[in-house]
Amino acid sequence: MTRDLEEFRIISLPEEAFYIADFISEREEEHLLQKLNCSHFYVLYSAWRSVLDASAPPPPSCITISLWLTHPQIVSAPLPRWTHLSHRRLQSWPSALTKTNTLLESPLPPWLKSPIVEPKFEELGIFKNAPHGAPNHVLINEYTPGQGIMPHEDGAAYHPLVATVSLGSPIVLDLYEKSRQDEPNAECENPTGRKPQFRILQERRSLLVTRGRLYTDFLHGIAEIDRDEDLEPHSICNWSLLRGEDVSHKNSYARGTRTSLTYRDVLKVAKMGNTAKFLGGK
Ligand SMILES: O=C(O)CCC(=O)C(=O)O
Ligand SMILES: [Fe+2]
Repeated sequence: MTRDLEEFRIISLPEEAFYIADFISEREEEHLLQKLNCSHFYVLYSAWRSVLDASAPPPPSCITISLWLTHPQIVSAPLPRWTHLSHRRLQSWPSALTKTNTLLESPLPPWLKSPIVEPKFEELGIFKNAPHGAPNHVLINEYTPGQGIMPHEDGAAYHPLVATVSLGSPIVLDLYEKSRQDEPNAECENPTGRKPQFRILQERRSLLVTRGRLYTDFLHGIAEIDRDEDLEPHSICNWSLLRGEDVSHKNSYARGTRTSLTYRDVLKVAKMGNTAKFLGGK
């Protein structure tokens, strides 16, 4: 079945943003949260691929099991997958970009692809006009109450499109127009001293797609607070598209731990054979 992204457009925003409540099911959310905190087997799989070649099949489970028996420290070692930043934790899949904003070609792990990319993004044609026709990179952020991310732009490393799946708890994303950056504003609400121009409430299990001018001409950020307040139709621009459970009859909620999966298309991709060049070699 193909669905039309147009029905989910946030009409009060400049081009372009779309919001889909209940994009994934409760079971899918639970599975993703569990995978995020237990990725041992994918590390084995990646190691297997790089030792052999990129087209090698994943290791048969008997090899994984025998490795577990002979080298339990490798299989069950805690993985350095989360990078701890001062105001959030971060995972980069399949890896972080190089200093030249290049992605070393490697597939996304199956649990990040299915069912989000295949079939859900495909049905909506979300990445159909992106250079690689599909996301090739996912940044995963985790925020506990009181944590956030300073207003920023995602920059030229990516095609100007981000598709964000939210897990765990709702959170408000603030948008600021870059060209109005120097305007004085008496009502300072964040460290940059500006009040957001638009606020998008992202419920758990929802999808938010931002692209085009909204990507290039706006900064986005999440305030470092433990309650999101002033939740009303006039202040939340995707109000009519919300599922509403977290905000109905309330003007605020206490934040819980919220995780975002941000799917992107990195423009520069290095094939494995050229890896040395992109890592800084001649
Ligand atoms: O968590 C979010 O929704 C935003 C994350 C973000 O802006 C980023 O990773 O660049
Ligand atoms: Fe961002």
